[in-house]
Amino acid sequence: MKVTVGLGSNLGDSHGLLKRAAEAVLAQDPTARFSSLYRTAPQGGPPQPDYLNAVVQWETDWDLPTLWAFCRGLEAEAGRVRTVRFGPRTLDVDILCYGRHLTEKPPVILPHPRMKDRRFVLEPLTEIDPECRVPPDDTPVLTLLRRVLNQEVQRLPPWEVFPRNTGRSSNS
Ligand SMILES: Nc1ncnc2c1ncn2[C@@H]1O[C@H](COP(=O)(O)OP(=O)(O)OP(=O)(O)O)[C@@H](O)[C@H]1O
Ligand SMILES: Nc1nc2c(c(=O)[nH]1)N=C(CO)CN2
Repeated sequence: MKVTVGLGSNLGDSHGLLKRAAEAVLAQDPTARFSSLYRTAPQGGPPQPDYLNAVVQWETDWDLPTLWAFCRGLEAEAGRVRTVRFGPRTLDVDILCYGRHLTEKPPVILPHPRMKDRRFVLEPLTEIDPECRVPPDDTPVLTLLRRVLNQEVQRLPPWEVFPRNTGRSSNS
């Protein structure tokens, strides 16, 4: 099953926290594909610092509860404390898609209910999987991205942790 996960951080050592999360994903699948890091303007919530965001895809045979527990574990390791909704956080790990699986049953809604409105998700996703179509109606990610180009994101230079594993060109 192909899984797509969004990573975000705007509290603490965001770069280091994302790097550690990325290493945990790579320990599961050394061929995991990572987008670049993006510096992104906060969407919603109280006034807060810019985020660093990225998207990663990998193949897994985990069931959804196991993937969910893994993602929650990454947040816990980063010392995530839940306070304000959409507020600043050390690490946010959102399951965006789990194959073409659809569910509205908590704790995981799939596809992620807000991914289609978020350039900080769609732009890195386009970078690693430009042919991606988002269920349930299979809208091309590029179509979704075109609708949110007013949101501010800035692609950063390749992460030094993944010199051979950043972006599409090194994985296609
Ligand atoms: N696909 C999903 N991935 C991650 N969390 C999800 C998903 N669908 C629903 N949730 C639920 O969202 C709840 C709130 O998560 P969290 O505190 O990370 O929200 P948030 O980061 O403020 O907002 P957002 O979910 O929009 O990124 C979680 O407890 C979880 O049950
Ligand atoms: N730019 C940006 N904005 C956000 C983000 C995020 O990861 N990046 N996450 C949020 C809640 O999940 C709310 N707003």
